[in-house]
Amino acid sequence: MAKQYDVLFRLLLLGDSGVGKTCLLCRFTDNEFHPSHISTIGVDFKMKTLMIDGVKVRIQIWDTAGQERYQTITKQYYRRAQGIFLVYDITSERSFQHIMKWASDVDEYAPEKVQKILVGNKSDDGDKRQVATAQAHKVAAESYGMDFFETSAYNNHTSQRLAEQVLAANKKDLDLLRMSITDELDLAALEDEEGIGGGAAADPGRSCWC
Ligand SMILES: Nc1nc2c(ncn2[C@@H]2O[C@H](COP(=O)(O)OP(=O)(O)OP(=O)(O)O)[C@@H](O)[C@H]2O)c(=O)[nH]1
Repeated sequence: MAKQYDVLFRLLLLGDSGVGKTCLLCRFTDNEFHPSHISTIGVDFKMKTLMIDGVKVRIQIWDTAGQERYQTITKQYYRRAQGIFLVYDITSERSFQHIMKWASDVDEYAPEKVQKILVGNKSDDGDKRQVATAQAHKVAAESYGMDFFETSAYNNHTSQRLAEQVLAANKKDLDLLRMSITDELDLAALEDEEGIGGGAAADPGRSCWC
């Protein structure tokens, strides 16, 4: 049976209720947008598999409830993440101010080397903007040392951007994995030629940074 994936990335979406975490997830995995706000209860997740330079990358994204009352549950998911998207709504100054609290929770509960990315969602709604792009850029770089980008789950700029950020952040690990897969294939070919190993290609196995 074909291997389902070579590498698994576990990502987490955090941020206030209503900033658009579920919509970002639906856009990323199913290319859909839901105009209504149905608050997430606890946590939910979806997966997407991408083929990148010969590596089958499975991205598992966990969507967390922004509501305060679920935070005891959601914090339990921080420690298994390789990447965390801290999401605010560009039309809500309040959601941006709360990033400070989300970031401090991440520092407390997530692994030290987790990749953190600040995301300003609803960029399609520029008329109602309350958070300037330059301001968010500055705060991301100077206060949190995070990458930053603006996006819109509504107008479909999300998928590509999320994937690019994740892959860029994990490029070193991906490169290593790609090299090890190539090495193992080379070794299998050599074994074939030398009559060792009964002609079966080595199974490169499954790598997971969890
Ligand atoms: N204009 C616009 N509206 C958006 C965008 N993303 C989400 N919304 C709307 O914002 C509302 C909240 O979106 P959700 O994705 O449910 O928010 P959430 O962050 O998951 O909320 P909780 O589950 O309560 O934490 C919905 O009415 C969405 O349609 C966007 O990019 N642009």
